[in-house]
Amino acid sequence: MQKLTSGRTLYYGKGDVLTYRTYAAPLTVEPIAESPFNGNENVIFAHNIKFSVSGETLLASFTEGDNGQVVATDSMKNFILRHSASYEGCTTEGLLAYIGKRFFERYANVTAIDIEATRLPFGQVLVQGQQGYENSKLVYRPSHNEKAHARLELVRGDGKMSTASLQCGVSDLQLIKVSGSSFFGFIRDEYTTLPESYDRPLFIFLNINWTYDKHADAMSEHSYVAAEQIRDIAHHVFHEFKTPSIQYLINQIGLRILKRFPQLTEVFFESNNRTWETIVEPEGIGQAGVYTEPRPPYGFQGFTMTRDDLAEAGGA
Ligand SMILES: O=c1[nH]c(=O)c2[nH]c(=O)[nH]c2[nH]1
Repeated sequence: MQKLTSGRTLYYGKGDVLTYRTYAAPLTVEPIAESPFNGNENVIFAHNIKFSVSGETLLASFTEGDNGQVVATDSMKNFILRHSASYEGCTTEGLLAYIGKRFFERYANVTAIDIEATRLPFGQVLVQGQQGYENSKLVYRPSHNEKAHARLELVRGDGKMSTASLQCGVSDLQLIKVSGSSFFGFIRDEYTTLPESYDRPLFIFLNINWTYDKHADAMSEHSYVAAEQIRDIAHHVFHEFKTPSIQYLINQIGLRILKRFPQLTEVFFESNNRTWETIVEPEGIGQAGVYTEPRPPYGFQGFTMTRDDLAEAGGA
């Protein structure tokens, strides 16, 4: 968040603003090899939004109890809900930019806005139609799988509005690969109890974040990167590669994302190792095994990748 001239930081806002917008404009994207996703009808365009503002004129509300320049957070909630209705676009990023810009226009004393949203996913149910089962266009159910999110920071300086940062991501991908993952060759010393594994049931939790070279690319359907496509790349690469570690797996996913989407400059991963604990070892690949939930604690990885990493790997 923007610093005041005194070097201080202040902000206030509203969280958990739940907006269930119906019939937003449909999104269409260019399909990629790893994903059948080509768009979203956006019949339910629902978000959990967090919104905060900053500005010099708001300091008096903290230091003097003077609310003369304060937009009540209750009004912010109403503003977000009303403008979710008037938004004519089709993406989370576009919605955030729209609400932010409209707020700047309405409240001249606000000089910085931080707005983020998690998309609340709903999936269509299957119903019998003329040619067999088809997706209902009326009945949906909430999905408890991964969720897309975006965060946008807008600033106003010299009367002009600009984007200070835009981060996009998908979180809580949970994937289990039953065979084709190993973990061996690590340091063995007096602290090592973990046996080497040549075929483990690798269960990962994964968050993937990405940034665009040009913020404008996130606002255009031609260059927009859908979270569903990033998710599908992760699915595909996990399926495709025999992985010696989660570290190597996320590197491969990152290279593929950067290769597919030249408009992105950086990809950032956070992963968790939730590999099932083996109770009955299978006799061979494709044979029966029995596993149970791993005991805490869990392992995790963090990794940032840029276009230079792709070039180094010979991918661009
Ligand atoms: O993919 C893994 N990476 C590690 O660094 C690690 N450490 C560990 O105990 N299991 C695993 N698995």
